[in-house]
Amino acid sequence: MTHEAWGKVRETLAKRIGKNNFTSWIEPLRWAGLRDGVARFEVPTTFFGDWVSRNYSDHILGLLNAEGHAAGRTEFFVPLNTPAAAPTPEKPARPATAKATRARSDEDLPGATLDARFTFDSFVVGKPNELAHAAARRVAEGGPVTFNPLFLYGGVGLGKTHLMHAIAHELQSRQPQLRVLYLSAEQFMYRFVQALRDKQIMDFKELFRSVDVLMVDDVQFIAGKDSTQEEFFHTFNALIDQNKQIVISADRAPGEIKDLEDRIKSRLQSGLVVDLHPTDYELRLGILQQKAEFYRQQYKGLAISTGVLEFLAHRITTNVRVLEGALTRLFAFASLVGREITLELAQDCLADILRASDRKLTIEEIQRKVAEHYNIRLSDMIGPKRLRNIARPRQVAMYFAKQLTSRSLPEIGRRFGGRDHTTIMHGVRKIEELMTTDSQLSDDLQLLRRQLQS
Ligand SMILES: Nc1ncnc2c1ncn2[C@@H]1O[C@H](COP(=O)(O)OP(=O)(O)OP(=O)(O)O)[C@@H](O)[C@H]1O
Repeated sequence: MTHEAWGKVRETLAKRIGKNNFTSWIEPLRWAGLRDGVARFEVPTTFFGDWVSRNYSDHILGLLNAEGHAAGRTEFFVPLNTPAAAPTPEKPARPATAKATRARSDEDLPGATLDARFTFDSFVVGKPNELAHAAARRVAEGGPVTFNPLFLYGGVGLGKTHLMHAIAHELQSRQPQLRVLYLSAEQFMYRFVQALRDKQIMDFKELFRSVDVLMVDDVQFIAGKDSTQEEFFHTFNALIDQNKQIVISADRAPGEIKDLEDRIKSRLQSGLVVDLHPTDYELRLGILQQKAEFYRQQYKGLAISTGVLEFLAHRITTNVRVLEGALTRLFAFASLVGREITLELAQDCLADILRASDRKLTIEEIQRKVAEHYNIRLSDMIGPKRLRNIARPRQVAMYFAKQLTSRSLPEIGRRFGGRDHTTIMHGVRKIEELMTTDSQLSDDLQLLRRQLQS
């Protein structure tokens, strides 16, 4: 592949990821050729390469393939004789071009780049995140400050950063004069340590107190780091006193962050605390549909059926990042080998992700869920009652135990009050038979399956 082709990919990337990100991360890459499906790039530092690999590899691969260049992997390397060494712990390498969140005259704002893709438009709303989304929207309207701070928390990859960037984008487009500063708690610490070292702590304080909106991502990072916490506390108070909006995110609720000073915990709890719940099936499917549409355009019509999307939504329950990664890989792979995206291809190409996502569902969980659904007692699952309204749910639980766990029939029998394996087999067959004729049962099974697999 020639430099020109890479040039085209770069152009598309520039439009897609925004100017700041492009300047920071893509411009410094030097194209080193494509061989045996590996796209190679020279990078200034190992840190830089790792970052680009983690954040833009899929993007780059997708575009290369869409341009007709079969690339399955990227490789980033620091050329020999380049003095730029890997970052040392005292001085973490920050790309020199990482800029403020705003283009205006805020070259002095030490923020992180915003991802152009993380907007409200691209955020899919479902039950697990509707409250967080509504709160983020409210803050993004930029009206009078009603809750301060807004504290968003939730597990890995559930959309905290996405929502924070969306707030920043929205505020900047509504009120370009606002000084909006988004950065990670790690960057906050880094800046603070740097200011201490360079004896510029007054500048640091002034700078952070001069913003209109401060957004700090992954605040749990400063736990246990005493002087950074102290400084954070003062910055926080100064801004709250001036009625400036603060948005904070963390991987857990304020009260649960270990080694965080109590006074900070209580400050963080003083506004609105909302959590992003783990995704449910519907939300995962919604996200997949949205991303699939994007890829369909990227890959010029390469289609993916609803069945495959449903399969992925059922099976990949860990987090949205993994879900997205799976879809990206699937499209890149299908286009690379020139095949349609079928269920088989998905199972093949995503075997490792599917294995890792296999949640260890226990027979007890199945029994509990099924008992709840049919409103019978858990003890009836293992008891001797033969009444239809007890026996049928018990068979449903046996069916799921066989379908959704790797337990053998005798093992399942033992968990159902020491029943024989032939009884289990009979139960499973009965349900398989009935589900084709009894639509109520078939609906029940569908609903239960979703609940058990989400
Ligand atoms: N509801 C959603 N709609 C669309 N995309 C989503 C949604 N939730 C998460 N994502 C996507 O999932 C990926 C991970 O989300 P994000 O980085 O915001 O997670 P996070 O909660 O900040 O995780 P971490 O704690 O690891 O930083 C992003 O690419 C984001 O766009």
